[in-house]
This record gives sequence, C-alpha cells and structure tokens, in this order.
Amino acid sequence: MKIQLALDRLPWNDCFKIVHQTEAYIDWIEIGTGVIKEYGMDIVRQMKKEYPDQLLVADMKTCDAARAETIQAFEAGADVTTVMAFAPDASIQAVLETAGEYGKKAFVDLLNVQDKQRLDELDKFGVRSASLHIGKDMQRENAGDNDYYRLLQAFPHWEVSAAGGLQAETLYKIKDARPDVIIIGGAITKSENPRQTAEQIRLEADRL
Ligand SMILES: O=C(CO)[C@H](O)[C@H](O)COP(=O)(O)O
Repeated sequence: MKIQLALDRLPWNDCFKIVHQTEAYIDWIEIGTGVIKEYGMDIVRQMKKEYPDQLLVADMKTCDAARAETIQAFEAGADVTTVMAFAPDASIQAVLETAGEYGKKAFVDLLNVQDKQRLDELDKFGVRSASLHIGKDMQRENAGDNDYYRLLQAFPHWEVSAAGGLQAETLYKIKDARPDVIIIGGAITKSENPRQTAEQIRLEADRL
C-alpha cells in the first residue's frame, strides 16, 4: 500500500521541509488544492525539480476547463492530476484523454458521490483510478462508514486511493476499501513530529 503525503494549507517552505522529514516513509507527494491556489504551478514545478524520482500528484480537483487545467498540471511536472466525479461528462473525458496523450494518470475524486449509476458511467468513460474522499467539511459530521469504503468493491479493476482525516489509529477503518494508496494530510503535516508520525503510519499501513 502506497502512502501519498498531502500538503494542504501550508506555507511554501513548510511543504518542502515536511517532505524532507518524511521522504523515507512516503511514496507519493501531493500538492494539495489549497497550496496550488496559493502558489500556482510554481510549487508543482519546484517540487518536481527537488524530487524528480518521486511520483507527484497535483490535486487540481478539476471540474471545468479540463483540458487546459490538466495540461497545466502535467507541463509543470505532475505525474498525476485529479478531476471531480461530479464534473460534467465532457470534463471527465477531456481529463482522461489528455492524461492518455501525456502518458500520465488522472484520479477521479469521489467527494460527495456515492451513486452506483455515476460510478458505472465513470467506468464506461474509462476511469480506472478513483479516490474515496471524505472532505474536510464532511469530517466534522463524522462521515465515512463501512458502506462508503465498500463502494468500489464492484470495480475491482480500479486503482483506489482513500482520503479524509486518516491517522495511524484509524487506518483499520478503510480495510474494506482495499486501497492501493492512502492519502494522509493533517495527521502528518500538523504533527509535532512529522517524521515519527509518518513512520507510525507506514508501520500500520504495512500491517493492513
Ligand atoms: O484532498 C484533500 C482535501 O480536499 C486532502 O488532501 C485529503 O483529504 C487528505 O488530507 P487529510 O488527511 O488532512 O484529510
């Protein structure tokens, strides 16, 4: 199981400092949406420059102007971009097509989408990578039960990532999601000791 470190709501220097502290325990680096809104593609470019061998995710959360945004992310050095499952079909298809042209990958973010019909449509469009995502605002309502994590069991050919307030102690909850990737943000980035927390999460993830 891979660990994707999500860099959200952090100043520029802290993003690089935390990656430096935790790189031994993480597999993928994500530049979070808020950080992209603050610093644009410059931080994606700089992260790729400093960590050329690490897979880099730009969490673009695209829902319109999809081809342009996807090209922006890939040209800046991202290996993976994200598109929202609730986006218009044309946007999802544009992201997938553009990713195909670049030989790169797009994850569909399932934030607030649990409808089997939509998942079937995404499958028909050729979606093969998706994120089960309990958003920051939803986390306050304690969202995310086993049914949510079982949502993708009908799509065993999809690569799955899981995100949303995950911590070392709560990783067991996502077992049913059979995730290939766990996305961890605040648990590491807000920790007093990001390196130690990343190591703990690595140990727990390897036990799942
Ligand atoms: O996509 C995101 C927010 O929209 C986050 O990257 C994801 O939820 C992981 O962060 P955290 O572990 O802090 O919830």
